[in-house]
Amino acid sequence: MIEIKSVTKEYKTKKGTVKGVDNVSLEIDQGEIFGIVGYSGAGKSSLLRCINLMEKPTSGEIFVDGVNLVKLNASKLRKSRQKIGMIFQHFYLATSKTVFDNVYFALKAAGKSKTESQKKVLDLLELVGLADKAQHYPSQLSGGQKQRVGIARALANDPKVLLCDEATSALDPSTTQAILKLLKDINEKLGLTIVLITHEMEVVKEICDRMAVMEEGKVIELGSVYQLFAQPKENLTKEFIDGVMQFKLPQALVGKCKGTIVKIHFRGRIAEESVVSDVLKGFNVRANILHGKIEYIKEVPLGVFIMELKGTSDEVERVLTYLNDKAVGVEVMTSDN
Ligand SMILES: Nc1ncnc2c1ncn2[C@@H]1O[C@H](COP(=O)(O)OP(=O)(O)OP(=O)(O)O)[C@@H](O)[C@H]1O
Repeated sequence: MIEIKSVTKEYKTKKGTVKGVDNVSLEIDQGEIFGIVGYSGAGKSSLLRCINLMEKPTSGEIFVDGVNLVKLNASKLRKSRQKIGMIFQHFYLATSKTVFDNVYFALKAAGKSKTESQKKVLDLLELVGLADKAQHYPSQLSGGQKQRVGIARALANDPKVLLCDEATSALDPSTTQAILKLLKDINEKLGLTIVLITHEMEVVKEICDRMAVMEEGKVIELGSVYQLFAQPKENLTKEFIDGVMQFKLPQALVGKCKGTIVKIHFRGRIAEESVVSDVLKGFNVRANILHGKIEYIKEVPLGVFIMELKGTSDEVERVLTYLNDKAVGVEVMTSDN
């Protein structure tokens, strides 16, 4: 649905040229929810805005639904942009217009007839759960309700793609959950492709199918959310994952341990098996569990246990072989053996 081909976006500043996006290539499938994460300044917004040409790439190509947007003239681009809705962290609603008119305006701007548009607005407000707020003004709404108006407005012209620019960052955790659920419902009901940028890994963990991690304008890691949570390769990805999964041990505790500390990742159904108790029962080692957690990513379990193993080096080695045979990720954190 979206193909980003060797896109670079440079900004000319007084201090010189800044590369917001540095030679990024990505493909995002139809119906996918795709997350882009990274710290502030990584280039997430620049890349997202290149997708609908709010930012024109300095070089590279952007295909949306088979059309190369970079090559279009202004009027064709305006038409193609109707396929791409966008929502923002700060909603950008017209404060002097009612909820109804905020959504109606998007249809009017696209040249739709009055009767058709009025019915469409009511349908959209129903879809986002705001049918009873049509005549309210934005100032009378909560943050979550304002974002629902933003979503209704973004869907006005039946887009195929929805771009979400930190759409839940200004919301409290329970409102965030409600908005994410709405986005997921819309994705399923309408088959909409959703691209979201966020610095909150919770958001990615909750609804994304795949994710990309950005640093200094480049995509440094890309994969399914489960894959990246289970086996992150890059340090930055690990940092983001550890932040949300809290798999870290306090350094003081690590210093006190005399045995071999191993971090074991259980993937899929293996998390439900009795691997840990097998280690405790079947080997001549003492295993001290320091940390353990099972998270569910799209209902698939992902478990992490951190254990200190005490025993002869041969026996510890046998345990590590056993764990590796069980197809779990095993990482030796320290070893005194
Ligand atoms: N209009 C602009 N003019 C000059 N530099 C810009 C402009 N927009 C972005 N940049 C620079 O491009 C780089 C990437 O910025 P961008 O906003 O895309 O990152 P981000 O990951 O979205 O960060 P944030 O979450 O803080 O918005 C940064 O160095 C930023 O300063």
